[in-house]
Amino acid sequence: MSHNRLVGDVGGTNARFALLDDNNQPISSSTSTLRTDDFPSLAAAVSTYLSEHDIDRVTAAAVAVATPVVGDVIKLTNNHWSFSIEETRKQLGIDCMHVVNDFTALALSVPHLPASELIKVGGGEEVPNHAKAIIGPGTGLGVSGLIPCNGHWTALQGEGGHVSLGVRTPREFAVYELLSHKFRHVSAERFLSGPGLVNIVNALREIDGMSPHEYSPADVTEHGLASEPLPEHAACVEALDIFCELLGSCAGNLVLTLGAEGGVYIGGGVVPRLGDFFLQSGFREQFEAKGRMQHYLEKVPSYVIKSPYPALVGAAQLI
Ligand SMILES: Nc1ncnc2c1ncn2[C@@H]1O[C@H](COP(=O)(O)OP(=O)(O)OP(=O)(O)O)[C@@H](O)[C@H]1O
Repeated sequence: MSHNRLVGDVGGTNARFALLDDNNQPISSSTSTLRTDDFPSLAAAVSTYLSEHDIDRVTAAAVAVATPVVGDVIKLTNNHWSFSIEETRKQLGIDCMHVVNDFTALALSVPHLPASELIKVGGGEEVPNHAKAIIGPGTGLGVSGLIPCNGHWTALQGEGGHVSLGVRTPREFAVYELLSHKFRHVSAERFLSGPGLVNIVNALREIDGMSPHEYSPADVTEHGLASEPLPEHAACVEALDIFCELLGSCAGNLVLTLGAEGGVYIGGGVVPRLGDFFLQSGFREQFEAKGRMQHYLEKVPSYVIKSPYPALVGAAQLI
């Protein structure tokens, strides 16, 4: 078994690495998660990872990054890392190094994920060899699409988390209006991400005459998912409802835009943490609620990805 190819997934907070086996699968015992804050650069984190695994060097690497990939210089959106792909490749002595957007890698993983790692939400059946939509709230909102092309899949590389969002109810409009005073552009990500949950809660509290509260995204889910939520945390429950419904609406928009009759796949760190709440939420109803196109969306299946490291599986498709 050769252990000389590396895959990575660099997010806002964590960098995950693994080595590939001969079948191009990440070796689970080789998977490590390092905190980006603990390292000055990608090269430093990779060097530490390799020395911890007693590896001198790898010949090939594919790294997924939570930022647009344009040209040679990569600047991570939600942490301090900035690097030249070519300099990093030379520094680490790698023959061939690929860097892609993390949701492009996630999209490439979708055909390789076992059914046991997908949770179906609502009805619909996948039409084989049709486009698939990928969306996922994490530190930001990642979006991609997987397009069939001459017997292969092509993954889109876009910035769909920054599109505008369609709000629907009076409460959503009120939250949107408050956020529009704070942000120049109230993108989908301002609602549909971990920090987005906090934006929604604090806007709801302000609308209801309450002071802001120092919630983290994890606090919002903890209070919102409590079996008997306390009245002072009522905004957390409402924020989770709004979050799920807007995610449904946004996912429906993406499916309509891509013609994604192959289904929509929900990744990122937030939704899997909502558990059954998400399955019972208004996600699916708002996903389908597209007027004359409801019949089209009813047939499109939606899945939550619960794989531990799907972007590593996707990055592996590149080498
Ligand atoms: N229990 C939780 N409920 C809701 N959100 C959470 C919870 N725990 C963490 N989060 C939020 O999830 C987001 C991280 O998601 P994800 O793991 O997809 O991010 P990433 O940017 O890809 O990678 P990284 O893990 O490096 O941040 C952060 O905003 C974090 O605050």
